[in-house]
Order: sequence, then C-alpha cells, then structure tokens
Amino acid sequence: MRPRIAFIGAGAVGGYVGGHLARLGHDVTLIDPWPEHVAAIRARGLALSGLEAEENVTVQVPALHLTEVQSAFRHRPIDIAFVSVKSYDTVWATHLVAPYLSAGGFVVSLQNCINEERIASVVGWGRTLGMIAATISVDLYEAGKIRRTVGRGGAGRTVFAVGEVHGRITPRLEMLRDMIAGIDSVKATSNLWGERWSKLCVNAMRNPTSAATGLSGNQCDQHPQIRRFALRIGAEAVRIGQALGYSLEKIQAMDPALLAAAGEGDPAALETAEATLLENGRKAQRSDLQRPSMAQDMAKGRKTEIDYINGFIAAEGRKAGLAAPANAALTEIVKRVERGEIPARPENIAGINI
Ligand SMILES: NC(=O)C1=CN([C@@H]2O[C@H](COP(=O)(O)OP(=O)(O)OC[C@H]3O[C@@H](n4cnc5c(N)ncnc54)[C@H](OP(=O)(O)O)[C@@H]3O)[C@@H](O)[C@H]2O)C=CC1
Ligand SMILES: CC(C)(CO)C(=O)C(=O)O
Repeated sequence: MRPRIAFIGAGAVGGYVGGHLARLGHDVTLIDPWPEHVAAIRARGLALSGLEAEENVTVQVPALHLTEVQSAFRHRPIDIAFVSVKSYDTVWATHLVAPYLSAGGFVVSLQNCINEERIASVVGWGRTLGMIAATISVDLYEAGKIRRTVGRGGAGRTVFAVGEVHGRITPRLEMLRDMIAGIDSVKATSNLWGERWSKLCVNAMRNPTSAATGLSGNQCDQHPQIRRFALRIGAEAVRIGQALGYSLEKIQAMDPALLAAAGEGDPAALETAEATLLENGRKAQRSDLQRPSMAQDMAKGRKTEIDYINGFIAAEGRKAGLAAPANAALTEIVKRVERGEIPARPENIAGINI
C-alpha cells in the first residue's frame, strides 16, 4: 500500500514538495492554517510554477484546515508527516499530527534551522528525520500559488538532502530519498547535523541581509558592502559550528575554510569568495524575483525566524566561548525592522560599524 503522507504547513516549501509528490501519484494531504490558501487549493488546485514552462502545473491535492485533521486521519493513520512550518511553529505542528501516526510512522523536519530536537521532544528520536531544502527557493505569493525562483538542480546541483538523526542510511531513508528524487536531485546523507549547520550558515548569510535591506537575493550579492558583511556573518557561523564539533559541508559552493578566511579579511580568499557568490546566482539561474523566506516574511508583515538563525548562532557562540558580533548586530537590526522601528533599506547593513 502507498504510504499515507501529510504535510503540516503547505506554505512555499511544504506546498511545493507536497504538491509535486501528489502530482507524481503519492497519497498526499496538505494541512495549513491559512483559510484562503486551503480554500483556493480546494477550488482551483495548487498552482506550481518555475522558470521553465514545463514546470508550471496545477495539481489537484486534498487540502485540510487545521481543524479538520482529527476527522480526516482518525481511521487512516499517517505514515510520513512532513513538518514544514516556520521554526517557531514546530512544536504545536508536531503535536497536531502525533496522535495520528501509524505504528511505523515518522516525522520529517522539512525546514531550515535545527528543529529535529523540537520534533523529537514530541514524538521521540526514533520517529524523527531531517530533510534539507538546500538550494531551492520558493514562495507562496498568492493563496493557492507557489513559484520556484531558481532553476532546477538536476545532475549539476543537489537540491535536497535527507538524513537520519543517527547518521545511518536506513530503508526508510532510502524510501524517502527515492520519493523526493521524482521532484529534483536529492542525497541521503550520513551527516545530517553537519548539513544542518552548513545550511544554517547559508541562511544566516542570505536571509537577514535581504530581510533587513529590502533587496532581492541578487541585489544583496551585487552590493559590495552587503556581500562582504554576509561573508563576515558566514565566517563567524563557520568558526562556531566547527568549535561545536559539526563536520561542515560546502557552504554556497565554498569550502568552510575559504569562507572563514574570506570573512576574516584574507584578501585572496575574499576575492575568490566574492566571485563565488556572484557566480552562484548565475549558475542557479536565480531570478530577480528571488527573496529568501525571511525577506518574504518581512514583506508580508509576518514573524521571522531570526532567533532560530543568526540569533541562534550568536547564542551557540556564547556557549562555545566565541563572540559573533556580526550575527548579533544583524539579529537586532532584523528585529527593529520587524517591529517597524526602521524601514528595510540597504543602509541598515551598509552602515554597520563593528
Ligand atoms: N521559502 C523557501 O525558499 C525556503 C524555506 N525553507 C524553510 O521552510 C520552512 C517553511 O517555510 P516556508 O515554506 O517558506 O513558509 P511560508 O511562509 O511560505 O508558509 C508557512 C505558513 O505561513 C503562512 N502564510 C504564508 N504566507 C501567508 C500569507 N500571505 N497570508 C497568511 N498566511 C501566510 C501559512 O500559515 P500561517 O498563517 O499559520 O503561518 C503557511 O502555512 C521554514 O523553516 C523555512 O526557513 C527552507 C528552504 C527554502
Ligand atoms: C532560498 C534560501 C536558500 C535562501 O537563503 C532559503 O533557504 C530560504 O529562503 O530560507
């Protein structure tokens, strides 16, 4: 029998992955708190788009509001529950589906940041897996409509990674990998924690810079001061990750050592790193519409994940005895923009003097 799959959070990432799995014939149900989004999917299907015409599809997929979960699942338990809400919503989202998991059912964190422990606090470590959307960028720009703003990865670029918390490659992990492979390139990793911290470094560099300035991903890379500040953010995050014992992967196509040296001002490393950031956008065909999820939140007037990204890095740095002044300063700036105290503008970062 096909595994019964539920997505708690059918926003940009949950909706994109869930919608494509449904298109591929999997037994998917989307669950979301935004009533208009659920109503739009029910009325017109979920419209998914990308840079190429063949990526544009409308998928008919069952969509539930949170209040409908108990009646939908009480007789047909869930085998795979993807949690794809913002980090601050992780615990309640896991509680929502925990009672409906089948005997072998498990929960996958399809999120940024490091939320596996939050999920495990509800369902236990044995039922917790991680999935990293490493090089995708999507946004829920209108109820029922999600667009991808970078090119497909295919053989040239691995888009997703799935991993067990203990690092072993298990049959259920291989099943998950094979399922996701229908959407885009994916690897089963034995280094979930290293992948998680490496993606945290990417998010720390890209998400708040765009959110605090109002610039798109491409504009941030093209702005010399913001680009260099992002490298400094990345360097602090790398040093702290290493001090905590993570085995880091490449970060935005850079070796962690190169990124750290660049952010700390080594001229040769800086030149290579800056060129790499600019080249990445071209290679990924990043559209000028692309804005990281935190910038999307800011534009929608929604709460950001800043405390789970740069704020978390600074807090972990304190534990490791390493200062993270750039991450701490950017956390405060994002919070000020979020509270409406200052507008999002390039000067917020270009003017930082630490
Ligand atoms: N977007 C991306 O490209 C990527 C995101 N991620 C990560 O995936 C996780 C989920 O993020 P993402 O999918 O971007 O989240 P979204 O913001 O797109 O969706 C999350 C929830 O936000 C609400 N929401 C979104 N837009 C609106 C709107 N216009 N009006 C009302 N409610 C809205 C919905 O519920 P509710 O109102 O209850 O919140 C929705 O379920 C996060 O951890 C993120 O960091 C990872 C890789 C890439
Ligand atoms: C697209 C990407 C990689 C940008 O940092 C992301 O993860 C996000 O938007 O949260």
